[in-house]
Amino acid sequence: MQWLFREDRAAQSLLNKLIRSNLVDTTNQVEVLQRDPTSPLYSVKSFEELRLKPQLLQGVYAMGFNRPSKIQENALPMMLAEPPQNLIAQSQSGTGKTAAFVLAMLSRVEPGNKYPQCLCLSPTYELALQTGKVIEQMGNFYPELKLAYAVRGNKLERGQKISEQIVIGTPGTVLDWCSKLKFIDPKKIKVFVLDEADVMIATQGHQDQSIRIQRMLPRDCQMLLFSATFEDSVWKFAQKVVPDPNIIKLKREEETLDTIKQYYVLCNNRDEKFRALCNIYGAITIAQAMIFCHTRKTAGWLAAELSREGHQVALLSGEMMVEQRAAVIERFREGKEKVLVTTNVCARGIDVEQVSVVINFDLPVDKDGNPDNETYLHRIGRTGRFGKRGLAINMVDSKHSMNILNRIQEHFNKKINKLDTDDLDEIEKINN
Ligand SMILES: Nc1ncnc2c1ncn2[C@@H]1O[C@H](COP(=O)(O)OP(=O)(O)OP(=O)(O)O)[C@@H](O)[C@H]1O
Repeated sequence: MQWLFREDRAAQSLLNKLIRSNLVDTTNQVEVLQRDPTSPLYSVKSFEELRLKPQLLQGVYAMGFNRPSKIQENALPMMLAEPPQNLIAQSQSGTGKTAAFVLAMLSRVEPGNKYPQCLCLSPTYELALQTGKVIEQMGNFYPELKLAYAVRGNKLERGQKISEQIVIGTPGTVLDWCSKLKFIDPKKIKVFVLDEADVMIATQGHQDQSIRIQRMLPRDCQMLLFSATFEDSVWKFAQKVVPDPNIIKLKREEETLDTIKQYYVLCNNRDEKFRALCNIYGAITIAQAMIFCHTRKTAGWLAAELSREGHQVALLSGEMMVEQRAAVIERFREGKEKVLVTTNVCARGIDVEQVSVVINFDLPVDKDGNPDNETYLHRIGRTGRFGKRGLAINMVDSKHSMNILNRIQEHFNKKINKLDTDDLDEIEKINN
């Protein structure tokens, strides 16, 4: 993950939000570490148990939420407890973190007080807008509650004071609004949320700005930090900005290669790889496939060649705007195209359940040219989801890439069989 550029992390996160239509369901257990281990630990199975204000409960149901997600079950009672408690929570993207802290902010606000009481930091302008949308939706039946966006371009007159009760923004602008411009009185903030902490610290300057903002807040302000991942650096940052925290972790669903048939095809060059790919397509019925290339250039070339052969191809490429990428993925999901050609950077973390075949047109390597096992698992692990059998085909075109493949086999202790794409009978067999 480290080699991803920081813009990619923010873009990836936004992309996931734009294309996500449901909660990511997980069967994994939640790990809870309480600040005070003697206090009773409780979780809720329904939103009613939380005794939310009726307007909020209405908002929650209007969004189609029937019951709390796994992370919400544990996080919500902690966040809503009296006196307020601090929380550091980690769970994979799509598990309901945003909805959880939005509910916490909305519950704590006193709408009669016309000044900012909740402050939420997002790593980018776009992510701030996305979270803002959730606040607006959930607060839909709470008309007296207002939201301000502290993001670039949102210019206020000097000397002005903000009357909105919730402020969401990026660290730079929020810092200016709290200190230099004094639009916000940080001493009146009751809830401070740091969203997407992992993306935040990957962005230059954000970490320091967040810490400076946090220092201006009152001691009894409730601090909440959320992250999809918990590398050491995130963890260190989290501890710096959230004193005496409760901690909740939800492990990612383990991906496995057990239900996936893996093959490799030996070729001499790019054109041969393309021919082999066409042979595979000629021999087996593929519902939908994702094809990964190492560079944008190869991805573009391959998409054009496949279209020329009559395939309906979608191309997901790095130079596209995030919204364009989301549109491409949406179309692919709907089955409008059967093949999605992409580079890794674009497609990391994107789930398309109906993909039955993954083709590594180029094997995944890190920036030093070593096998990127994590990405390999991520790419093809998806095909075997939900007990369905999947098929992964790796294209090998040099001694070097054979070496990479061998190291991948060793890493997973799994044999990847050779496939002869000139032998159509053999290809047919792999699909059964
Ligand atoms: N209790 C719930 N019941 C049904 N759907 C929910 C529930 N909570 C959240 N969702 C929906 O699930 C999706 C993912 O939720 P959310 O955006 O809160 O996840 P997240 O963990 O914050 O993801 P990210 O890490 O990307 O911010 C959203 O479409 C949201 O509306």
